[in-house]
Amino acid sequence: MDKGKMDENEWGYHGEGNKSLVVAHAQRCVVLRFLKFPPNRKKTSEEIFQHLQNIVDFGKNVMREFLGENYVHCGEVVQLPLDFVKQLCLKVQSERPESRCDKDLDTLSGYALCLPNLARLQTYHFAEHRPILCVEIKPKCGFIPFSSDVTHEMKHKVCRYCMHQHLKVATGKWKQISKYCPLDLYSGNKQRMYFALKSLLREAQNNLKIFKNGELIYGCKDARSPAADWSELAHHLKPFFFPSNGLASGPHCTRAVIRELVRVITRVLLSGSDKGRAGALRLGPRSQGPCVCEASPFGRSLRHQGKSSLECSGLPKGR
Ligand SMILES: O=P(O)(O)O[C@@H]1[C@@H](OP(=O)(O)O)[C@H](OP(=O)(O)O)[C@H](O)[C@H](OP(=O)(O)O)[C@H]1OP(=O)(O)O
Ligand SMILES: Nc1ncnc2c1ncn2[C@@H]1O[C@H](COP(=O)(O)OP(=O)(O)OP(=O)(O)O)[C@@H](O)[C@H]1O
Repeated sequence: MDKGKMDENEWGYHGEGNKSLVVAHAQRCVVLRFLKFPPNRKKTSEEIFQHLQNIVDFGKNVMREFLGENYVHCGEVVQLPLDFVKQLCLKVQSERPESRCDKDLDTLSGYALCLPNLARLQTYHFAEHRPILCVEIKPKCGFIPFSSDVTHEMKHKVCRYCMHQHLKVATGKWKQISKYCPLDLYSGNKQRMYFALKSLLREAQNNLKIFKNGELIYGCKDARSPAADWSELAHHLKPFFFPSNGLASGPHCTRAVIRELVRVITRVLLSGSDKGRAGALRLGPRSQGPCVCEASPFGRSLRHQGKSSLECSGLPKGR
């Protein structure tokens, strides 16, 4: 990247969380990740540089150790012209969800993280002519603590995500409680994973986004955004799953596409093809806490369907 010739018109808003805002280059597969702060929070340029450098070092020294280097992109800290950052900040402001505007992008230090754009990452050469699909899942914490230091009885039965759902709906962060539970997604059991992914698709909140060629085609910016639409998603995905069935449409087709999508994601999450540490971790020692969250509606849904037990997943019991 030629930092001397930065043009804000070549960059567009990509997304943001609680701590950073990300812009993507229109042509090249790179993003810039800027830190954001509440107004009046004064940070020196040196502090900002150090904060970003810590993120890079954490990726290199901790995340890579756990997940293997093929799965962690640490990025690098770059220094950008202040004029470019200020113009960019003005340019993206109108695209930011209202609920995120309590913090401002740092336009004073000129530092940002430069990373590959994972929503457009080309991993297989043979697929060059095909659209690139990216599924982003923020799965959240997938265990229930067993430590006796946790004294509230409920915290030994219900996971943090499911408890927070009630808080989030009560405070208006989201409109509806999600049926997703991280323990179901991490269970390794196909039925539970299928239920978790379908629930994520029903109520994406900030836990699921789907991109096609770097463009967000499914997701939710905040409680004020319109509900994400399955038929629109199915329209985007149909050519992937049913390339020769050009004419079929309607609710039946939508359901078939969504089913296929959930199947593919489940298969990818369960695939043992990675030889890195991620695979090794999966076979690591069993966690000691409960492996089912009492708030997950999965059990109830099985009973509703008249089934009393899970089909065998082929994985060790309790995982
Ligand atoms: O506390 P949680 O579980 O609600 O997680 C926060 C996230 O909220 P979520 O529940 O995913 O909507 C929250 O997510 P959002 O930015 O709101 O999408 C942040 O990830 C926050 O981390 P940090 O304070 O920015 O480092 C997260 O806070 P920490 O868990 O890192 O303290
Ligand atoms: N390297 C990347 N490639 C493509 N998209 C990215 C990349 N990094 C971040 N994003 C997008 O930008 C969004 C915000 O980034 P991120 O989640 O890192 O923000 P954050 O504020 O640091 O997180 P948190 O919400 O946990 O505080 C992500 O949800 C993702 O869609």
